[in-house]
Amino acid sequence: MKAIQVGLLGIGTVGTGVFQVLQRNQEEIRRRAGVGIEVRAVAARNLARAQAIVAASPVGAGVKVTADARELIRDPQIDIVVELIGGYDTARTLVLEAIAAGKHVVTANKALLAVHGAEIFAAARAQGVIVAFEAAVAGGIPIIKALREGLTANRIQWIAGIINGTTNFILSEMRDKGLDFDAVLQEAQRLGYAEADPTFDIEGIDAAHKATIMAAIAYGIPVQFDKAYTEGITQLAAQDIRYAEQLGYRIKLLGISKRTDHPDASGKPTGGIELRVHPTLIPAKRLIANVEGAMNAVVVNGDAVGTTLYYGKGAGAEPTASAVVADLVDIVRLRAADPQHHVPYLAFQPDSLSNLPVLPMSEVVTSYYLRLRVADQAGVLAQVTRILADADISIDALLQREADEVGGEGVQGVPQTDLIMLTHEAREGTMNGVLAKLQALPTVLAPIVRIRKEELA
Ligand SMILES: NC(=O)C1=CN([C@@H]2O[C@H](COP(=O)(O)OP(=O)(O)OC[C@H]3O[C@@H](n4cnc5c(N)ncnc54)[C@H](O)[C@@H]3O)[C@@H](O)[C@H]2O)C=CC1
Ligand SMILES: N[C@@H](CC=O)C(=O)O
Ligand code: NA
Repeated sequence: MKAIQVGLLGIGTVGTGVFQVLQRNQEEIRRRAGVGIEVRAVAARNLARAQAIVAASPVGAGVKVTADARELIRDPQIDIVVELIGGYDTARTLVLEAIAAGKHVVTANKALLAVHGAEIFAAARAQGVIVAFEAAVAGGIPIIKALREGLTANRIQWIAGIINGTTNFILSEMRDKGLDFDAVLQEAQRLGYAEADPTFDIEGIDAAHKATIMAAIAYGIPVQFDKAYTEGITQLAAQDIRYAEQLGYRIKLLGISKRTDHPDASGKPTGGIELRVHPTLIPAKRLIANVEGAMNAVVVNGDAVGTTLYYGKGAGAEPTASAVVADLVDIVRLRAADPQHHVPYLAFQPDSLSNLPVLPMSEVVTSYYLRLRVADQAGVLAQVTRILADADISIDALLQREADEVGGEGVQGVPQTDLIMLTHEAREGTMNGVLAKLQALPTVLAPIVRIRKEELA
């Protein structure tokens, strides 16, 4: 049977990995897919670099390298277009054009799907082609397959994941080697983990793209990145990582989504989905707390299966290529099937999506780590605990670190101490009000640090 012909849009980190894996494992892949899968053409911005990669391959001789992505989309011999250029706009245009040309599409581009997913999936359905995106979430970990197929019997309750390798790498290196933030970020860029714009990684945007896609699949809601709460790791202080450890917790950047039914401020049940990315304290004894370096891990809780954990490499050339090539094989196996029998993009049939709202952050219910730099004088602790008690927020654990441990006398020449607290659960809106009151106390000498905490039990 004639080999399936693939066109690669972009041959950077992931594109190069795809090219290498397809070439190295071609015989295994042919035996699994029932037919060979060959790269016919590559579209690149840097032609010389692309030609060098292609020329270095034993099967590179027949591969066309072009600067014109549309040449590849128009090529009637190409069955599947693989989009690996990244970004929102050009990628959207090219993917929609490829779909309109009747090509199946594989993409690793979570930004594209988190923002334009609804449009792209609708276009693909109308054309009867497949858009596959396993690489877009947690790279090589088959989490899309697990959520969409393996867990399909379950009502998913919550998902929590370390889904950005760059930030997990930064947090691990900073903690273990005491390295500086910028130096570790540069190393993550050198290793090919970081996005073209690394602020997407460190500000939590990349993790929010992935959490948005997983939430859509898990709860059968449309992809709605604009509703995700996003907070990165740039404000995280080494001191808080240390205090968290002393309390038995690790701090990880988590992408969290959760079905919830807590009452709002007026006592009415909220009935919605929490969707948020932020640094999070998690108990050090949890497996996910021990996921280090650029590794990813996703915990999924379903009502029937209980808690499940998926672990592996979420970034890098070949781990990501592993997912892209798996999607190619899936498409080859499914392409002859009636499109009605394809696995729905978001696991639920398109006419069965739910309108369960993504809740505003003020309605999220979680517990908290708070650090207050206060004047070291009698009565301060009582003032602080009274404000918390008035809002019905109870304290779960309390640490005090004396002035010599936090740098002696502060800028205002007042002896200072750090009060570190873990609270029980509270509404974020309530906590915001409490923090405003605490911050206004003359005895609170610096901006209060608030980090959310999850038990993940
Ligand atoms: N690097 C990683 O570990 C992972 C990346 N991804 C996603 O995979 C995609 C690709 O990422 P990387 O390979 O890391 O990026 P990259 O920046 O290494 O490669 C992108 C390549 O596309 C080329 N390009 C840009 N515009 C083009 C155009 N109009 N026509 C042809 N080529 C064009 C660039 O010159 C570059 O060589 C992104 O969507 C990224 O978010 C997903 C999972 C992991
Ligand atoms: N920049 C991303 C790459 C994979 O999606 C990361 O660091 O995880
Ligand atoms: Na994946």
